[in-house]
Amino acid sequence: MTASVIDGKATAATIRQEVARAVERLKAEAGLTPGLAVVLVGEDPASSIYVRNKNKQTVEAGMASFEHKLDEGTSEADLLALIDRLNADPAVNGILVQLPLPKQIDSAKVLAAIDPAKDVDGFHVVNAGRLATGQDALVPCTPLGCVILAKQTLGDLSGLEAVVVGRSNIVGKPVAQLLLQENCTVTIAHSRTKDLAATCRRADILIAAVGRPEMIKGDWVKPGATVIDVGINRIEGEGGKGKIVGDVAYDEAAAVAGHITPVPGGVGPMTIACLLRNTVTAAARQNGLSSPFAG
Ligand SMILES: Nc1nc2c(c(=O)[nH]1)N[C@@H](CN(C=O)c1ccc(C(=O)N[C@@H](CCC(=O)O)C(=O)O)cc1)CN2
Ligand SMILES: [Mg+2]
Repeated sequence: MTASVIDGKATAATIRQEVARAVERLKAEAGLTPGLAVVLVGEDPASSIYVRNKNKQTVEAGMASFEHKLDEGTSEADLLALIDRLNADPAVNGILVQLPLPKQIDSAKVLAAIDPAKDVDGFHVVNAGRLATGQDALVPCTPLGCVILAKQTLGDLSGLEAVVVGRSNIVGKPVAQLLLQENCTVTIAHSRTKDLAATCRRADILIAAVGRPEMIKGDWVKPGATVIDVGINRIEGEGGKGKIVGDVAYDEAAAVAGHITPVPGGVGPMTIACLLRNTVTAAARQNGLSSPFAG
């Protein structure tokens, strides 16, 4: 069997078009232009590219983009003061602090300072709690992207066995909550799971979010399964050139799976598309309207 490739780049482009149409309607019907503030501390090269892409795609979707670039040595107090100002600014509907932050700053403290109504990353404990209890929440972007791709590929997910490898607060746990909402039987596996290979082999939907290059092997995949790879690992390729690989050994897994996301071009592009979606949802809800997006 050779898996069919799930094209996250194409789906992300479709979502961005839906976002642009929703923005047009909000402008015409409610006189509202959603605004996103993105905060970058330091000059990490990958983070700088992600922030540049976020700003570009925000503007392309017809929204207002506010970019805040702070020095690597910025104090926690100064960052918290900026967040206070953004919380109070009515032109800002969404606030995102790019992670990782430099070591002098406590990320948990910073994420807790963001107004949950503007928390378009969905990392605030209020949004995590709302997601876990089935209330309207702002849902973390990468997990949302994974589940959109799974539903697009498989249709109704009800009753399927989903195995999530990785238990982080920003991917593993929220993606498990979303799959549970879709009526999957969900297992969260991690470094202490006794027989990880056998656990993965049970999965109709296998989500890899461990951050270890090519850790999940082809013989860990059930024939015909849908494999969604969240990993973005930079490794040395042939001739000393850098390349990006996922958490799944792609060629081996693609020989067994029914459907698989590539890296790059799978889950990655969905992250920013879902961020734009969340910004529109946040703007609508802050103005007493419901989210224009289904699901
Ligand atoms: N505050 C946040 N920080 C971080 C998040 C996040 O969701 N919120 N996620 C990642 C980085 N990230 C967005 O911020 C992100 C990662 C990857 C991609 C993407 O499009 N990846 C491409 C490959 C890009 C490349 O060549 O490097 C792909 O997979 O095709 C977009 C956004 C950590 N920080
Ligand atoms: Mg992410």
